[in-house]
Amino acid sequence: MLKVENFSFSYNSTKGMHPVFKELDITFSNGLNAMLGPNGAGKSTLLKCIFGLLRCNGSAFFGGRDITRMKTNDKTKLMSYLPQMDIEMSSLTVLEMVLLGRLPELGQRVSDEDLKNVMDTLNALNIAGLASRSFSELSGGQKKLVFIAQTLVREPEIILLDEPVNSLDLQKQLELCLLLRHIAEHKDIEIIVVLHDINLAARFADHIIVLDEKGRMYSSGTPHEVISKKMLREVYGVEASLSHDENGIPSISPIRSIRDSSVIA
Ligand SMILES: Nc1ncnc2c1ncn2[C@@H]1O[C@H](COP(=O)(O)OP(=O)(O)OP(=O)(O)O)[C@@H](O)[C@H]1O
Repeated sequence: MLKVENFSFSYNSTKGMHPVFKELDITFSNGLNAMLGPNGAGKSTLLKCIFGLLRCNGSAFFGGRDITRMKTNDKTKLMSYLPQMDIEMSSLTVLEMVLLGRLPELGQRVSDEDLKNVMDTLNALNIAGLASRSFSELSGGQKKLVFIAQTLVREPEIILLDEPVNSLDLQKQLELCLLLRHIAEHKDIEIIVVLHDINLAARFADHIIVLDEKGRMYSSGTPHEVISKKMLREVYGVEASLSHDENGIPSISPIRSIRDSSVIA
């Protein structure tokens, strides 16, 4: 179980220090964690700090080890990370791009096992047919799926995904969430996924963490505990209707923005 303790981070920009979060404590759960929050709340920054792309103050413990003090090599073996922004161009094929995701394990030669893992992952995401295509010629959604495959092609202990469903069509969003559920349930891998779709988070996550616009933890718990009209109003500034299906899974439907300066009522 990943535990973030006392995390503080500020960007040092031309306009001075820009604090994103201060003394943040979060206990993620085993399984599938969804992180929600408005634009600019600090979700991507938090994932980058956990992965070690940004240096922040504080500690992050996993299995008794402080991952903020780990060597980069050990960190990349422990975790894989899908950033929000991806590169657009590459002269590699889809198969080669996904193989890159196994870099921490790759020996001098690509083994049959490496290739099998790549093909299994492409199959799981229903994109095996793209394996020999040039990456640069793919559509935006197809490229996204290739990066997701690159992140999932190994079996690390933690997977961090920043808005993976962006630019995927409805069917692929659903399939990806089902795949993440399957991985979380059967492979003992902790997944932290940043989402903007509250209904997807409600349906698929074991645990939801909500950051508010100031990078503070507003709430955390099961979807049933976290998703409320009050949270939607206070964190997102949105009036919404809320219902629950026969399994108690919440589902929301936004009605209007309650921002003072909102142009459209
Ligand atoms: N490189 C940077 N330099 C300075 N400030 C930054 C930088 N990157 C992000 N920020 C600021 O840090 C804050 C948090 O950004 P972050 O990208 O972590 O938010 P987010 O919750 O992931 O947002 P979104 O949902 O829009 O992706 C924002 O106010 C943003 O403007």
